Amino acid sequence: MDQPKPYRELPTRLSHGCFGCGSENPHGLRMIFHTDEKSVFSEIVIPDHMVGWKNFAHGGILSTILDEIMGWSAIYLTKNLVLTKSIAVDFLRPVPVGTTLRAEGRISKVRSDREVAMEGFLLNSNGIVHARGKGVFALFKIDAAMKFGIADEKELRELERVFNL
Ligand SMILES: CCCCC/C=C\C/C=C\C/C=C\C/C=C\CCCC(=O)SCCNC(=O)CCNC(=O)[C@H](O)C(C)(C)COP(=O)(O)OP(=O)(O)OC[C@H]1O[C@@H](n2cnc3c(N)ncnc32)[C@H](O)[C@@H]1OP(=O)(O)O
Repeated sequence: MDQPKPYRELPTRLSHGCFGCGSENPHGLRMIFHTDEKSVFSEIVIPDHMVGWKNFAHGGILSTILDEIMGWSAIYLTKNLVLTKSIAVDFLRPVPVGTTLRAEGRISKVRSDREVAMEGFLLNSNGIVHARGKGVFALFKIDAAMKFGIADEKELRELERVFNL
């Protein structure tokens, strides 16, 4: 008999144009996320058109992936909406385009009810870390997010519902 999977997909397939995770952005990364409740992770193949010069992925794309995985990890694990305040990335090994990678994000430290420090990793299929990131994310309750006007009320209510924010 099949064992139940010890992880589940995050309900992030909402229709929007985010470069990192939007299903409506044909030029984006279209990342899909899973969680084991302690971390959030995503399998991704960087397409050829996101190459740096040739063969290897552009560092800006790697930074985007780390921002995205840390951002969704922060949303899911802290139950807040987020804006990235800062990120720092260490590029440890070149990342070939067209290979399967795993991005992982987790909480480093909840600094207050308005700020969390996160860390993110980009690994190859053998578990070798090719890039790692640290990020600080501002945390927003729904009402505060509404005031900032980044998403409309309908979208924010949808996020509130699917993520139990
Ligand atoms: C805003 C809510 C976010 C809504 C997001 C909605 C949908 C998104 C859903 C999902 C996101 C998807 C994926 C996540 C994955 C990937 C991450 C990618 C994310 C990004 O790619 S994101 C783009 C890059 N990143 C930015 O674009 C940030 C630009 N940077 C700023 O926008 C500011 O730097 C800020 C706001 C961080 C700090 O601003 P600051 O330093 O000026 O703050 P300060 O303390 O001076 O406060 C001034 C007034 O803001 C209020 N305030 C401040 N912080 C608050 C908090 N946490 N909660 C409630 N209220 C807050 C105070 O109460 C005061 O209000 P008042 O004036 O009324 O007193």
